[in-house]
Amino acid sequence: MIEMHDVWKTYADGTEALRGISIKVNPGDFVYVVGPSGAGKSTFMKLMYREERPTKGQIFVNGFNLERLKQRKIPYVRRNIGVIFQDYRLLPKLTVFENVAFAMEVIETPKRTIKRRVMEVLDLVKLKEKAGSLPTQLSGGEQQRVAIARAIVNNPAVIIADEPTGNLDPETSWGIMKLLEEINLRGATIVMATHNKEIVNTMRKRVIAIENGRIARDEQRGEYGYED
Ligand SMILES: Nc1ncnc2c1ncn2[C@@H]1O[C@H](COP(=O)(O)OP(=O)(O)OP(=O)(O)O)[C@@H](O)[C@H]1O
Repeated sequence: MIEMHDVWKTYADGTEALRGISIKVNPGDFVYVVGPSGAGKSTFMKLMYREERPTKGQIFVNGFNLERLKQRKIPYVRRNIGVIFQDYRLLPKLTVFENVAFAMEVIETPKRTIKRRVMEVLDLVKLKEKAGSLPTQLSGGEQQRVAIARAIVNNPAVIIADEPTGNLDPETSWGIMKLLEEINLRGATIVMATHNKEIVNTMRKRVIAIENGRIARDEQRGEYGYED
């Protein structure tokens, strides 16, 4: 569950990125966040995983009020949110296995559990045979699948994906979408910012459009609605 109540974000230089956002995303929802460049989509996403803090307003994720969070609860909240970026952000010197295992090591999961679970998610993203490869030895689509494996390995209730197909060709992008759909069907809530018109118009999920820092549309089975 994600809720925002009248959330505002003004950056240090005075840019008003968000101007009064209120939304509710229910468990198991799949939501596309669309809007023109600079509209505030990434800022909206960053607030949900606490990369940025709001200037005003309240944000609840998985029942936690992010603004009232005790320092020691932050790792617990982060563990329950998987984040996927346009540029993958894998650790270049670690193998595929190690990149995914890392997310479990930081929360001190026993070694044997890590091995079993990492191979399980690598199987899900169809990369078991690449477990020993380095990120540079993989294609863009494969790297994004590793990033997805890393995002889901701790079984988070919420997945935040900021333009996950932004660097990928159409066919590879569809592979990534199928995977995210499968993860959603297994119960995860997914919020995905995208400029991919074809994907949004084909999948027909909830669409939240942000323009000028405000919610311009919020439709079930919505459309992309822009020409780019
Ligand atoms: N750290 C920052 N400091 C100052 N201004 C920022 C910062 N990050 C973003 N902005 C500004 O806030 C506004 C919203 O940016 P944001 O990245 O959220 O937009 P976006 O909708 O994700 O854009 P895009 O589709 O191009 O990725 C823009 O005017 C941007 O220049």
